[in-house]
Amino acid sequence: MTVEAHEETFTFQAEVAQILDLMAHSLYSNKEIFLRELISNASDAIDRLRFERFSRPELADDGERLRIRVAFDKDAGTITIEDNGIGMSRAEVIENIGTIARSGTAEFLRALKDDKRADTELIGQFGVGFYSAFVVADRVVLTTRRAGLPAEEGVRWSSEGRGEYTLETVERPERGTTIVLHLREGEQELLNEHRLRSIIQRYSDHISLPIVMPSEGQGDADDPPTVNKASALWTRPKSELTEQDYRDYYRHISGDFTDPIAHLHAKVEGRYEYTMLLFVPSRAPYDLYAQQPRHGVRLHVQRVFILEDTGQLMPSYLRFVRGIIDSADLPLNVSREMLQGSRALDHIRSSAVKKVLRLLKDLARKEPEKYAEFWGEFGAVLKEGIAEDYDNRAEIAELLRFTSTHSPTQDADVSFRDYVGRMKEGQDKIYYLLAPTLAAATASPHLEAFRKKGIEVLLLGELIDNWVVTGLLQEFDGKRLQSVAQGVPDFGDLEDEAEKEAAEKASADFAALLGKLKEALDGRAYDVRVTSRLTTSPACIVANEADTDFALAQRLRGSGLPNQPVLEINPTHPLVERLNRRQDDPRLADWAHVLYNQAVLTLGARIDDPASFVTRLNDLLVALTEAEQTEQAEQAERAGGTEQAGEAGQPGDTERTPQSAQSEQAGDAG
Ligand SMILES: Nc1ncnc2c1ncn2[C@@H]1O[C@H](COP(=O)(O)OP(=O)(O)OP(=O)(O)O)[C@@H](O)[C@H]1O
Repeated sequence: MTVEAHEETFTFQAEVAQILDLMAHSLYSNKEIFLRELISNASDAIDRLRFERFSRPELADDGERLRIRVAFDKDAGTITIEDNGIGMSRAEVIENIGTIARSGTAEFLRALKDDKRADTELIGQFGVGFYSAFVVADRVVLTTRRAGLPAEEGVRWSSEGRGEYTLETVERPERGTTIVLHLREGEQELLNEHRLRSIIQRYSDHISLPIVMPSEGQGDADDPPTVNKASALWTRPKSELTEQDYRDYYRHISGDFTDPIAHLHAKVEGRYEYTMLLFVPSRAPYDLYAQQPRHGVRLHVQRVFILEDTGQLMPSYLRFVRGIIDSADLPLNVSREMLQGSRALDHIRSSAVKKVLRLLKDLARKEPEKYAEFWGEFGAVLKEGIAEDYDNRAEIAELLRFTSTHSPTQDADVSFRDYVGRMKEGQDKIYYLLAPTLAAATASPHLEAFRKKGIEVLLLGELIDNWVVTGLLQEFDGKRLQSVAQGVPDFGDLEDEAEKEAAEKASADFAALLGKLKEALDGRAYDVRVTSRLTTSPACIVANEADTDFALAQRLRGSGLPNQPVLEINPTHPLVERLNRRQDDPRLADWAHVLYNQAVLTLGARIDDPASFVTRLNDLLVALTEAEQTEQAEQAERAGGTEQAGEAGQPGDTERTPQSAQSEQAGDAG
């Protein structure tokens, strides 16, 4: 029976057309990867058929050997890739191959733009593999029929890779998909048995299904020979596998063209039997922070692909791990729903997580440079584990890296373990500073006294760091984590008697000023107090002890301040000393606001009324200038001669520091 050809022409969506154009004109390196991509799709299609068979008896095994077939025809100038997998319906062809740009399309185009190499290597990562056919072909014809549909519902898709494609209903007795590539002028060298065989072996050896290829001129009369190894890589003994085998397999499942940074291959026997082959990539995928990032571990049952992970196999904080887990204990017809609460799966997942954490720990110990690379890509994601994975919190904490006041660069290279190992004698806390950015943390006045005393402080500049601190319940290895921007600084045994006495005396000496400043700030500051944490800055803001630092950092990203901001002033700073001497200064309120607002700014926070801050600051500067002019005039008058007046015209005497000179002049400004 023939079917009525029902041919329609469709236009590609703009982004798809753009990709096709790029494929045809710009991508030159490694052209042969088109075969890897099409074979990979064929292999996925057969996996999906096997999986659907469990739930759809009408698709039951008909005894036909599942395989991928590659053939070429020198005279016609074509290469054919065929599979007897799940196939596609008309609607699926429209959705998958053409009209609608798939989710990775836009990212692919962006990546190509960023990556000047315009590399075919990028194709696999973005789910646009099919289009790579147009790197070597100027016409592609795909004929397919979905398993379970009648023969007359076959579909033929055909395109020259320009703006449009045609779709036609055809009769196709066998299920599955056939793709015929009409090679471009100049690509004829691919029409060679030896060449195709070596491409398949190079890129697709690990495909667990047989890839068959008839010898030249032989057709399919005889059973065509299998070109690849055709056994699931993870079932083979480790001793037989080379690093290259693992790398190729990683590329196959991840689409990533860079080599993985580490992998683990383990066969576990005992109460449950399973094999895992897991990889840690060296580069973050484009969707690592997407709303629904891909999880990269596939579940197999007795070597049959069952499903892609949506969080059952790897927790979210390890979503960058790629690989497969093959269980011998789950039923072949297992569904996503059945996996929830499956004891076997719980066991496998927990063991896989522990193994990955151990792999990372070993990497950190044995290859710190590689670990630093890993940390740069995935550190922020791994930190999520502190909040997400209660059971493994201690192990994850060991893997974290931070920048600290002891770090020579801005690189995060300090672990909690390093920190604890070099704590000063008498130090019993791990000090940290949360700030909106690393730059804000590095320059923060809160660090001044710690720097002076040589006490290391961890600088936490990422949003997720709030969770790390609270998730660790303020403790690592029995040492309390203490924010340097909260409460009264407690240096414990690191403060000597003289310092303690000085602090007490300052509190008493400044008591009256503190009250006045607080009043002038009119409720803006929850409290005003004297501090010993500052050495060079006049003031800073900290969160009250009862407030949480977590809230502080969160708010820093919004409008800015903790709920209970405390203004702390440095009693040894010339400006503060002068204010204490001249508490009757009519501009005391201006000084209070300027001190407060500059402290707000150093937090990286916003000030409520920037215009009034600037006015107050300028008023003080003007007063200061006027006072300086008056002083110069008076000096000139006193000296009474041109010569002396000239000398007096040079401000500041040589023994005064610029800062003290400024403060004295400021003093006169009042
Ligand atoms: N041989 C095939 N049989 C059945 N469906 C196919 C076949 N080839 C492609 N498809 C369908 O077309 C879709 C698009 O394929 P394409 O290679 O562009 O991306 P992908 O395979 O989804 O992503 P990736 O390349 O990252 O695996 C596939 O997801 C699949 O649904």
